[in-house]
Amino acid sequence: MTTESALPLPRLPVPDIRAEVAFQHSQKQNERLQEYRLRPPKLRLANRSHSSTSTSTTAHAISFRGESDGNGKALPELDANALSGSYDRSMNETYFEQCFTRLAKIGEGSFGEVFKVRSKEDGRMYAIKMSKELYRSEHYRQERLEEVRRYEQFSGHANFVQFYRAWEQNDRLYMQMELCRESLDRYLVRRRDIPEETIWNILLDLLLALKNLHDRNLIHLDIKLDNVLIGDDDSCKLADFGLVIDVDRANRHQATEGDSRYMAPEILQGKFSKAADIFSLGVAMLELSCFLELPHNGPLWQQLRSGVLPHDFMKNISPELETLIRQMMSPEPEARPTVDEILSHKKLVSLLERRNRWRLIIKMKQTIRRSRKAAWSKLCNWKQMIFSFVTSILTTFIHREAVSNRRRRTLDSPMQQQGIIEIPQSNFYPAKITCIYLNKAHP
Ligand SMILES: Nc1ncnc2c1ncn2[C@@H]1O[C@H](COP(=O)(O)OP(=O)(O)OP(=O)(O)O)[C@@H](O)[C@H]1O
Ligand SMILES: [Mg+2]
Repeated sequence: MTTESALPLPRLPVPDIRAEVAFQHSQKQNERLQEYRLRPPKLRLANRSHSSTSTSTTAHAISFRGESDGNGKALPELDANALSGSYDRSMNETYFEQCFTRLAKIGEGSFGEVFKVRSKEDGRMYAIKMSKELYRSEHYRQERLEEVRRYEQFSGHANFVQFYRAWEQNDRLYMQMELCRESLDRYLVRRRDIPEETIWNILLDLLLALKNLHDRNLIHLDIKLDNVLIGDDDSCKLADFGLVIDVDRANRHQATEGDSRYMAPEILQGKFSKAADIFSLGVAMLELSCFLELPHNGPLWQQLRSGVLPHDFMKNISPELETLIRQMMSPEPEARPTVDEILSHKKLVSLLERRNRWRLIIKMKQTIRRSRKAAWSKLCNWKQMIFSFVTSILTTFIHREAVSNRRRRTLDSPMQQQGIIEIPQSNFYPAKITCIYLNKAHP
């Protein structure tokens, strides 16, 4: 739900207290295993200006790099030359279509569709997030561009998704990013029972990412398993900066609430703080540890925000992790630990120390894995090129053979009398090929 400074703060629907009391832990619904679950629609500002905005039909790059003021107001310089050299502006196809091969759709959220693509420029795989809706106002466009600013700001940190470039064309925003293996949500559905050691490691990754945000006075506001991606190096990366906002701006009623399943209770009163991210992270850890189907509203929703976490949920996790999750999910924001306090937990300190000790070896393993992937990708490109080359030579050869065989025969059929020759279908000619035979002997 989006608000503006002049408006009273709209509220989320009050959770439905008539819903069934039965807890749904331990069994996630089977539909979770199906393709993308429908996500709750984001509530949008009712009286937003609808003055249309129209970006060029030619693609142009978007970048905030090098911009000094960090207040998110100014729009970036649009650098028309920052896009790939293979882009031909005179063609009808978009930059996306010209420069990438779309391989599959790998995700969808409320704002964007994400595709797995191969770049025609370097042959490497990427993820491209394309905004679902056309820009309907300059305000909407600026909201989308804000995500580019954040991706650029945090790209390069091991626990954020690597960002390459963004551009807009035909009133849509495109973002080219590192291709991650899968989201944590999908990982949970696939694995179900995640070892506690892995959960601590995931928590550490997300705390390191969150520390980066919170140290800059920014809040994410949409922390959930869907927005955590697993990279090639097995580390967890925080993604989706669509709602990231400065704490002060958030409390001037400009923030947008995230998914209600992970939302801290005080958000309903319009209180946005770093502690809201801690609450959402606590819920995500609870979901991971208990394979719990999180409610969008209802009695369980209320209970999870009242400080009473049913013991049933926690029976398979260690008291250490249970205590930490309870603290992170305290109803009062002031009672929740900060990122730094959680990072000083002895379990996390020892994990971090262990990581630092093994850093060199982990780096080497990553480099080997990356170069192996790059080599394989190059090999695939070569294989594809050789295959296309051989096929085209064979096709030309067989075509010429067929034509010269026909030439040698007497022209006796009525079609041949007219100079038209039919080449029979063969394994090499999947479609019937009819070619005009220019018979010099025949006028
Ligand atoms: N770089 C990536 N690599 C692999 N998958 C990705 C990548 N980026 C996004 N995805 C997939 O696409 C989904 C949607 O992406 P994202 O969360 O950025 O979109 P959104 O429209 O902003 O979502 P939301 O509804 O959370 O606001 C993610 O949950 C994830 O599964
Ligand atoms: Mg998302």
